[in-house]
Amino acid sequence: MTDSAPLAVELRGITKRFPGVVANKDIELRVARGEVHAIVGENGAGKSTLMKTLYGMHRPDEGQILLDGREVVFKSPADAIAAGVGMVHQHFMLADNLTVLENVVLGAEKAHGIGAAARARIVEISDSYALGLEPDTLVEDLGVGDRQRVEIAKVLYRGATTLILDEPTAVLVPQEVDELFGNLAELKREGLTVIFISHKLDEVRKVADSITVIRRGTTVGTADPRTTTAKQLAELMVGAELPTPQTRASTVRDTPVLQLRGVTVAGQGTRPAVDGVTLTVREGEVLGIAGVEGNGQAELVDAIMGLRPLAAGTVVLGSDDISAWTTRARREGGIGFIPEDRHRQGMLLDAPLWENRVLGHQTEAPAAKGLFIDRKASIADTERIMREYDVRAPGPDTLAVALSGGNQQKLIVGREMSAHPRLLIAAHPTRGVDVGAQSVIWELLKDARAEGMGIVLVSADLDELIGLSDTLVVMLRGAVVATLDPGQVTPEQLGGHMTGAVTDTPAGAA
Ligand SMILES: Nc1ncnc2c1ncn2[C@@H]1O[C@H](COP(=O)(O)OP(=O)(O)OP(=O)(O)O)[C@@H](O)[C@H]1O
Repeated sequence: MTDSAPLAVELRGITKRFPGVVANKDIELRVARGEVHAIVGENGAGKSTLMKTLYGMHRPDEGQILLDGREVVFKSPADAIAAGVGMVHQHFMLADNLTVLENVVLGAEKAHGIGAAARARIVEISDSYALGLEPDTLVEDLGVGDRQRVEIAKVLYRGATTLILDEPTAVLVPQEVDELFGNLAELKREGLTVIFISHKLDEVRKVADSITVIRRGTTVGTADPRTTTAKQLAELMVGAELPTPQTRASTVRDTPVLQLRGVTVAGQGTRPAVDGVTLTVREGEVLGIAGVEGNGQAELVDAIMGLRPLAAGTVVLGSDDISAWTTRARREGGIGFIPEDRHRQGMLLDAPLWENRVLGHQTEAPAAKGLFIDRKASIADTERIMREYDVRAPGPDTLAVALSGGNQQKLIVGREMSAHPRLLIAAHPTRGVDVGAQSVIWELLKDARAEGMGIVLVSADLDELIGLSDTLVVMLRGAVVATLDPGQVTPEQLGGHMTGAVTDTPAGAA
């Protein structure tokens, strides 16, 4: 980075306050044109807030934003887009029933209309950045990696020269991560600037040209990915060592906690979403379920929790056939649930943390007091969870909406583990949490397993799946297509099974 060339993006002294929280304080960020710049920091450090400020979703209370050396003031994302700043959100915002072309053009018809010129521009974008997009493909027929490329194309179509990506690899399998990094290299080669948020420090080191570390709302420094180890980065972020999920001593007992027999769940079309799944989880066993998003894992979890009807098959908890039980009866029967979509299933965003603490657990300690909720005990226990799980928030009365994503997740994990279920359904338990909190959650899952809890772990983090599971199954198009020994399989092999590239079960499979 030379002093003479103006920086693509420079943030000077950015401060952003929310009621009771200073989310960003005096942030300094310097991003050179044509570089890939990573932003790392623990949960609640202020990364999303900073990116939302740069994208015009928040107005900073103090500080300046400079693009190419000139100060800008954004009143809305439209202003940011007009100035060449685009954002690819972690949750895609595409319409499934429309084509790639329609999705890209939607809302930007002014640029090149909706006809031949628009098509030509999309083809040109796809070719020059090697995105491999077909304008007429329906988005519903695309995999996760391609959908992400459509989102990137959307932003480029709107003229972005600086792209912000929010945890872009969280939903990708290793092969797709490599493809995305290839795309980023193309963007860079063409002189575009990429800023991305990530919790995966190995990836950050692999793909970033420079790194800014944020801690508790402020910049603590920049790091050179070529000379900084993942461990040093983690220490800059949280002052802790990088954890590993490795667990090998088996604690699996003979008693089954959960048995699925031929579980089938209807899908949207003719093909079932879950297709005759038969599985057993024993006490002290972690059963890992791998799969590319959208291959029936979510529906299988819903079926176990009674959130979706069975088209065929049975669900047995211990020795009870619970196929017809309500979700509440299943929870009271000893199933803990860490849902994938915490905003839809696990949390009331407009309620205080202590109410979220007792959500779904109203009939047990510490909440239950006759017919009423014991508010005092609930608040005290919320404080305990906040301490033990390092939930960073002003207090138990804080509304859940004011917490960063990772801190919301820690509260849910704390709540579910506190009920000591005999079976835990954990869907992406560490998604969005930083390395420090991740190691805490891994340790807690391992302890619970050692004490005999059966755990169904659905995760897109292959290291987590391989490291924590006693048995690994792969789901593809609703069916279990492979059963693997986590001690033998590499993330690459697992990724191959997940995409259907590998169909034979390798030697050493369970
Ligand atoms: N709309 C809001 N209202 C109140 N507080 C907020 C709001 N948005 C964020 N915060 C607070 O600002 C701080 C920074 O949150 P932010 O989401 O930027 O963190 P983050 O680094 O992106 O975290 P994560 O890795 O968990 O996503 C947190 O303390 C959070 O609770």
